[in-house]
Amino acid sequence: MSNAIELHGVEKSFGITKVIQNITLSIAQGERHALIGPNGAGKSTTFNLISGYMKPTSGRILLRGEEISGLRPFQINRRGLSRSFQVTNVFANMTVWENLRCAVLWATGHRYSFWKNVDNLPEVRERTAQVLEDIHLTSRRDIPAGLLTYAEQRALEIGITIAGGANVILLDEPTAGMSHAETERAVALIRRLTEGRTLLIVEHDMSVVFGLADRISVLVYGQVIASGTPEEIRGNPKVKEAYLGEEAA
Ligand SMILES: Nc1ncnc2c1ncn2[C@@H]1O[C@H](COP(=O)(O)OP(=O)(O)OP(=O)(O)O)[C@@H](O)[C@H]1O
Repeated sequence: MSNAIELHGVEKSFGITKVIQNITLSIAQGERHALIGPNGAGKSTTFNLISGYMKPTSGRILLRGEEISGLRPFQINRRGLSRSFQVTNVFANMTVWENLRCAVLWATGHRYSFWKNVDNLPEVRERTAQVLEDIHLTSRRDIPAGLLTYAEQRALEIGITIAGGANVILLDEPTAGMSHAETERAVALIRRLTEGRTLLIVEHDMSVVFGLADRISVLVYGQVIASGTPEEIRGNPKVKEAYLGEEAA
């Protein structure tokens, strides 16, 4: 079975600054993989490269064995990869239901038929209701997304990300700005919703990373300095020196 994601010698430069330097990385299907590292290490850039929002300067990116480097985001999405963004990205004036339905419509190829009464499409209605239930927002379905609590908005965003049934999910700092209790609930939600899928997550909260990830890669100055199980990463002297310090000891 091919890996879910593979990066081979990927580099990205902005002008003369090389922010991603020769990254080679494999993420197995069904794995929950965390990408960690200090601010400015290149984590979001790596997400942008994998999801097609940026093109690599050199190197190859494969999604389940097929080369995707240079494809546009919607083409990569069509091949089964969906991502969330660091900044909350929901439509504030649309209801929770409409936000999810929009994501389902897009994923089911109905995006050019907005003149139809989309609520009459049973597969769209059922899938939207299912995702709504999965993210525990059924009781909030008819309120504008902008009126949800911050944690609920992030849950909605995860719902939008998984709505199309993608197999490979990228989440960029999904618990940023949450309280401890909200973070715990978000981790449980992410664990449940990514069951049987591949997850790549960028996250600064080490309790989230070590509680969720099967494997972790550490990015420093645009280079992967270590990749391994949580135990291996925790015990890696290079990682401790460059990033985790005594936090993980
Ligand atoms: N479009 C761009 N043009 C020029 N430089 C950029 C661009 N995007 C990112 N960079 C630079 O690339 C480097 C890596 O940024 P990136 O946002 O990927 O880091 P990060 O690890 O996600 O950081 P954080 O944890 O703070 O989100 C930084 O030095 C940043 O300033």
